[in-house]
Amino acid sequence: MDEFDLIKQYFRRQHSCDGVVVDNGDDCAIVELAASERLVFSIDTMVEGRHFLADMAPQDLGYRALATALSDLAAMGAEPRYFTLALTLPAVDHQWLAGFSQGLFELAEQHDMALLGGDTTRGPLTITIQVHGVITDDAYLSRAGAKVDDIIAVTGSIGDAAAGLQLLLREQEAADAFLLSRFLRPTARVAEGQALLPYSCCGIDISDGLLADLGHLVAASEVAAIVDVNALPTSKALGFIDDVDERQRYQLTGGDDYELCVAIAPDRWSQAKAYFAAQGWPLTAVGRIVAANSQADAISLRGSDSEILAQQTGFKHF
Ligand SMILES: Nc1ncnc2c1ncn2[C@@H]1O[C@H](COP(=O)(O)OP(=O)(O)O)[C@@H](O)[C@H]1O
Ligand SMILES: Cc1ncc(C[n+]2csc(CCOP(=O)(O)OP(=O)(O)O)c2C)c(N)n1
Ligand SMILES: [Mg+2]
Repeated sequence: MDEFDLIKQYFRRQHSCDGVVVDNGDDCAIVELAASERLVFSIDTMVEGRHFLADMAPQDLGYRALATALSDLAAMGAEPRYFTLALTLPAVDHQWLAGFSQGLFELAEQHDMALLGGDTTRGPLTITIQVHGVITDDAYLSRAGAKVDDIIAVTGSIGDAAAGLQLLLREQEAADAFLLSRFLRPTARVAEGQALLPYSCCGIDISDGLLADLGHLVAASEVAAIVDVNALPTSKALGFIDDVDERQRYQLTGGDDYELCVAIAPDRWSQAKAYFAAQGWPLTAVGRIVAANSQADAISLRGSDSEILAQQTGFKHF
């Protein structure tokens, strides 16, 4: 099977996405946008051994690759539309390709996203996905725009994925299924990101860890933050970890959660909280934005006596 047959068999799918002028299969894809729409796009790569373990099930890998890329659209409050896929494979393995494309399209269909193109090459397993979405007019969340006194809020729970990865690395037999699934199949908070638009203009997704990603948000907003470690949203499964330092390390520096962290003005907070509660979506206040002070850390922690935590940032490639 050559690469063109491979693409046809696994990656060319019927879709019902509106606005596609030229679909997958030409030199480029072309899509139409309405006058009020703005294109929002972002690209992310996943490399074996660095983002995922070599024995990861291909279904989970396909799902996870799209979820982590999609999370950046969620973090802007954008509506997902299309994606492209650059796949580097060591060999043609039909079982692997069937599983990978199944997981990939399972998530794509949940969000009505169409795969409009890509690239297929031979080499060490590497998955790159570019996602395209839209915002209407100028409603979006950016890393800049947090103001002093804003409440810092986090969706879902954090620390689960890092704990899940540790379980995989330790190859524990009776590993907690919830923690594993938080690492293997993260949820991009797409609906939550869009729902936050009336209440916030400032947010980021937590890929590298709360301290690191909130650090990007406060730097872009030219402010600082205080985080209450005891307020961090903690799943029941993570709560079973007795070692408080270990748990807090996962929550503050672990990464891989793909929850959203947003800044919300105090006078909008109760409305935002009520809206999320009505949807059954957790949204937890974890701290406050304060003025930047060149003498102090950009993020200070309350409720933790562990100094190591404050010094550790999130995941860094270099
Ligand atoms: N090789 C690159 N060339 C140009 N811009 C890049 C490159 N790598 C990262 N960026 C940009 O730098 C910023 C930070 O990247 P990253 O940490 O990967 O963001 P995210 O966590 O949202 O994926 C983003 O705006 C991204 O588009
Ligand atoms: C095998 C393995 N080891 C370690 C990690 C932890 N890890 C790797 S990359 C990463 C951060 C997210 O990846 P990055 O490429 O920085 O994504 P971006 O910030 O661009 O969204 C984390 C927490 C992992 N996911 N898998
Ligand atoms: Mg990135």
